[in-house]
Amino acid sequence: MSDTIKVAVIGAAGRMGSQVCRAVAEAPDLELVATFDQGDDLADLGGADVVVEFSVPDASPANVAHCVDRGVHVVVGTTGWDDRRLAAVRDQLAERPTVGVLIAPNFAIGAILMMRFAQQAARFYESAEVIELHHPAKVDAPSGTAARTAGLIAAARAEAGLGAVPDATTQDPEGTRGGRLDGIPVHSVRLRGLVAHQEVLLGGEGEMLTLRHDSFDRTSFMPGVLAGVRGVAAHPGLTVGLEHYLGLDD
Ligand SMILES: NC(=O)C1=CN([C@@H]2O[C@H](COP(=O)(O)OP(=O)(O)OC[C@H]3O[C@@H](n4cnc5c(N)ncnc54)[C@H](O)[C@@H]3O)[C@@H](O)[C@H]2O)C=CC1
Ligand SMILES: O=C(O)C1=N[C@H](C(=O)O)C[C@H](O)C1
Repeated sequence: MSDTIKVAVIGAAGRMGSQVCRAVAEAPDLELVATFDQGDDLADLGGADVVVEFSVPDASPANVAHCVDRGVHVVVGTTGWDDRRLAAVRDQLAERPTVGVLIAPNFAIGAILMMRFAQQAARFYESAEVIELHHPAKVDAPSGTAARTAGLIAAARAEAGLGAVPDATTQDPEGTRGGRLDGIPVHSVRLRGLVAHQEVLLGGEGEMLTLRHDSFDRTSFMPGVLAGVRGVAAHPGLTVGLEHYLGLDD
């Protein structure tokens, strides 16, 4: 790879993709060489060294597979990556050991820290619930960030020997108690005026700790995306979560 990193963007016409195109074009060490959206032939990816992928959950795995197949590193922000989909990427990367794929549920530094703080605090509290709040054009619920947060909290609780969260509810015909991810109640709000927000509520005897993060603008994700683009070649294999590029490993 030369000093300038050649970048292509998939999902370039979307809210995130268009913002990424601007951020890449403005970065002196990056060159935007190609943009793709639904229906475009990805072909040789415009000769990119790194592809940034922000599309839709149903399309993202095939787009990523196309990049890996051609030996191109990928930075993925699209949600919907369950264990089965992640395993398929790992299998494909076993045949391409020099290629890096970063899949990050959230690129905003504050959201990454919120998830880490929730993971650290979870073992001290009997109760835990996650409330994610987003713009009404979001197609998936719960958010990828909420799913990851719930998974981290659940793992920390299990390690600490905590049982199920206390909840006496026996009647909830309308599902107003929200969904449960790994046993953690998760509530999704869709509201005009919002961008991306999350609260983690941790409750104990006589106290509550609230962790809250707000993305007021999609520019909040750009430093993280660019850090991913600059770092992905040095992290071969599959990495889930930008924290592993930021010295925030366990
Ligand atoms: N990791 C993070 O920090 C963030 C992740 N996201 C996630 O990124 C994804 C995109 O979000 P938005 O930009 O708000 O959505 P959007 O709906 O504005 O953009 C998605 C774009 O993907 C395109 N697309 C659909 N199918 C495609 C295909 N097969 N190939 C290429 N492009 C295709 C659409 O035409 C559209 O332009 C969502 O999964 C969202 O949850 C959003 C914000 C931050
Ligand atoms: O769709 C969005 O907007 C966002 N999606 C990601 C998610 O589902 O967690 C990240 C952020 O919350 C914005």
